[in-house]
Amino acid sequence: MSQPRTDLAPGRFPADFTWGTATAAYQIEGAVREDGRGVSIWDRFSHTPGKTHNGDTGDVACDHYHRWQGDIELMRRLHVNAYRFSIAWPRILPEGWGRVNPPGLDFYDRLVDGLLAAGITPWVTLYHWDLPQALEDRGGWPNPDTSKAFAEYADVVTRRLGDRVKHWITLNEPWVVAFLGYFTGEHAPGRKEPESYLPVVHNLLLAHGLAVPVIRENSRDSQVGITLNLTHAYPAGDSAEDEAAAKRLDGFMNRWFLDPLFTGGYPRDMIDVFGSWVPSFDESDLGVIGAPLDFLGVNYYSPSFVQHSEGNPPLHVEQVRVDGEYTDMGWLVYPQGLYDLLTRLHRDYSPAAIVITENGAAYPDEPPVEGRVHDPKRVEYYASHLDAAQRAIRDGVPLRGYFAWSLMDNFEWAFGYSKRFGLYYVDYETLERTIKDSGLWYSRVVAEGQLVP
Ligand SMILES: OC[C@H]1NNC[C@@H](O)[C@@H]1O
Ligand SMILES: [Ca+2]
Repeated sequence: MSQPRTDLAPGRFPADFTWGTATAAYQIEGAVREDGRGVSIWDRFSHTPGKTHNGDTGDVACDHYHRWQGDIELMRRLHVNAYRFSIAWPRILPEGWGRVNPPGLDFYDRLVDGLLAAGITPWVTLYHWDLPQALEDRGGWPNPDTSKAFAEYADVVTRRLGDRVKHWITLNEPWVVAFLGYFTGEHAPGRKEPESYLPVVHNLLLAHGLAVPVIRENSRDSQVGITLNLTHAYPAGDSAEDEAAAKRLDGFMNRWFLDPLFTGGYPRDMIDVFGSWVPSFDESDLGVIGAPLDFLGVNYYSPSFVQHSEGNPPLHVEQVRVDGEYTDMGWLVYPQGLYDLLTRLHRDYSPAAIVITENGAAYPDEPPVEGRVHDPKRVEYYASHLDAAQRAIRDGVPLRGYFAWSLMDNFEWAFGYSKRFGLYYVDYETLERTIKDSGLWYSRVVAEGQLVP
């Protein structure tokens, strides 16, 4: 069990803490038709009129595919010792399975070697939403064959990179993939099929579980985990109804994923809430899904304040907008939510380790003036959330690392390029990267291993 770190002075992090920054393939790479890359559901979706802000697509994005060496220099300037990125499944298996595309593997091979040469540890996310369109055409995530195809993809990638990459994240945010992709249709593939939501969740978790042993076989002595977007649900009022509503939202957003991954099955109370939506599946699936993990990746941005609702079946909850600071995404700035989430995870699920695989904020940054981008609100967001993380470590949470989202401004999905999360500002005309004040600040925190003014 992890012990309280009362030896740590306020604001100071453990000497062996992983300090990183994070990105994802479709959001930064561009070069969508280069070197044999296949089509992904995000290529199809972003090119569908009306789906993304301004009709923005990832066709060019930050052109990281051609600028990756310079981007490694940006990371070195931040002094980070780790970098979390995702591999584009369609670069590796253009049809989703079967035929391997060697130039796709070669790109990531060179990137990994470049990172290692720079003293930066690669953390690889296998799935960050860019499903090959060919698999979507065969049913997509509602089709359990997709889970098997994912394990095949994991095998191809880890056979090639598993000797040098020792930190693997199977999926990024399965809740977002399933709920926005197949329930609301806000994300690719843009399907509005409520009855598909829980089967998609199940097949994503199954994909994860099938991939874990494959990764361990091909990448000996590696750390394997999954990244979940998690919130902390607070009752908006002190009524029993609001308490129960917060518990249902917690079940919907958090426990429906954490329980099968860490406790062997879906949460009973939510099975009753979801009723006929719960798919039938082989009990043996739960043993696959519950494969032991070395860490839990947590993406935290904001908490939820929840009240009971007579409407909105079957959850009967609604989120309440409380007073406070909000980011450009309309997300409440509430660092105590990170502390409460981390301590809850440690108490209720006791993962071997926790890694914050994403935390950060979007603000409407102005273009650089004399090479500077002043983003005091983003500095404040990072400072307050890192302070919350440090307090959690002091209180015994086995938090081993932190990845700032994001290295640079990039394609923010349906918001296109209208939301800027980067520690570096990207001019989308010239693709020039300019470090923001938050990047300068973060580089000092990382170099000193403690919060700085
Ligand atoms: O919305 C900010 C980030 N959230 N998690 C997944 C990432 O792909 C997003 O850019
Ligand atoms: Ca092998």
